Amino acid sequence: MSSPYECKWGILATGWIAEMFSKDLLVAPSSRSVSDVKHTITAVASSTSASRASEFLTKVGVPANTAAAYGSYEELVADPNVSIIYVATPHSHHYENCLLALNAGKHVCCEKPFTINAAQAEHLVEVARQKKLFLMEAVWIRFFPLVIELQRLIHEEKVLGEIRRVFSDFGNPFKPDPKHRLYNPELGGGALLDLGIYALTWQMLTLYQDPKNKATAPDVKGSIIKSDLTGVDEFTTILLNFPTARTQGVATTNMTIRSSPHVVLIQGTKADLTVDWPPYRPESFTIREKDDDGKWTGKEDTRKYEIPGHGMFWEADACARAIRDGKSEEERCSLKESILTMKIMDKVRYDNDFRYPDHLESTSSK
Ligand SMILES: NC(=O)C1=CN([C@@H]2O[C@H](COP(=O)(O)OP(=O)(O)OC[C@H]3O[C@@H](n4cnc5c(N)ncnc54)[C@H](OP(=O)(O)O)[C@@H]3O)[C@@H](O)[C@H]2O)C=CC1
Ligand SMILES: O=C1OC[C@@H](O)[C@H](O)[C@H]1O
Repeated sequence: MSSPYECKWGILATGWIAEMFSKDLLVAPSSRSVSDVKHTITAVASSTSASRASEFLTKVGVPANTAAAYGSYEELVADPNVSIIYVATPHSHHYENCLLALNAGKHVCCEKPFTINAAQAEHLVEVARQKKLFLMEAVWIRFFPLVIELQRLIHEEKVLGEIRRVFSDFGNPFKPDPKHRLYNPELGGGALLDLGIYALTWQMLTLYQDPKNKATAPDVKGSIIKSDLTGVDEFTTILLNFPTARTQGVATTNMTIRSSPHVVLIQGTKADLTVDWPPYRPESFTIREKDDDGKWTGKEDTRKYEIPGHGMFWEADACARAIRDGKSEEERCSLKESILTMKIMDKVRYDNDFRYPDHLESTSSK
């Protein structure tokens, strides 16, 4: 048996998700039956200080003296020991940080949302293609075994019959605080970009990727209620009509109240499928059968999927394999779908007169 491909990660930022992701990189691949790739954290950078980067390495459990700790992102992307940069800064900084890494010749895996708007995402893709580098938005749920199996069941096995309608929601209460990244427009705050992107991803995974849809972009209408504290979107509802498949989706998000226990409802002619909370880290779903008259038969099938860690290693494995194989993108999390998702969010925001400060919406490389 050949030895596993080693993917060398540089972690850009030391906040909450950087910690979760880094801890997952250190989980033994064998615990998820993976043997073809492995992960090493070779460097981390904090824009605050090198000592914060150093403390981060200790906190996540990186073996002593195996990784460099930098006090600037510039030093991190210049490190020849790093192959791929994981960008874990607030939304406002993704575009700038990804450009920094790509321009230094590094592959990139960037936290969701990819950027502030679609124009920035398109620019990143252009730069990555020019430089022949791998680039991916870290939409981690796309790589969950639960999601892969759910898609096989509904799109290949067609256990729901014809899919007609999908409701998806991600709501979670956050204390209104103008400085918090969810409320602060300067950090790309608001429910849509942070939480709503999951509700939209479920629409992409189910209705957009339904073979009957033939990859047709949906017609989109949205409605927003803005925070009276900072003006970011506090509630957003998106209606998606898929004209080719003649199906309809409703994606909702808000940052004042938690979703109901069923966060996704996929309605088909033969059965419905509900995914249980949380929409960003799903562990179970239930299929409820209908008879030929569309009435419930009472037959239910619940499937549970254990996650041996936080669950971010599956996307990391996909990045490693793509880099090993010389690919510029990962098909389960394609750049085309990331750009389309950003375009949908742009339309909803701009139609509702919600723009971030000009310097955040800009595509000029800083
Ligand atoms: N996939 C998932 O499940 C999740 C994804 N996310 C995504 O990850 C990103 C980061 O979120 P999260 O980790 O919760 O955020 P945190 O606020 O916990 O961390 C962000 C980090 O970014 C760095 N940073 C650089 N510039 C700034 C700035 N001006 N203000 C604040 N921080 C800055 C800081 O690290 P340093 O000082 O070291 O440079 C900071 O610790 C977001 O894009 C979010 O959408 C978040 C949570 C879950
Ligand atoms: O990606 C995320 O998922 C979990 C949420 O609580 C968090 O705010 C968001 O960034």
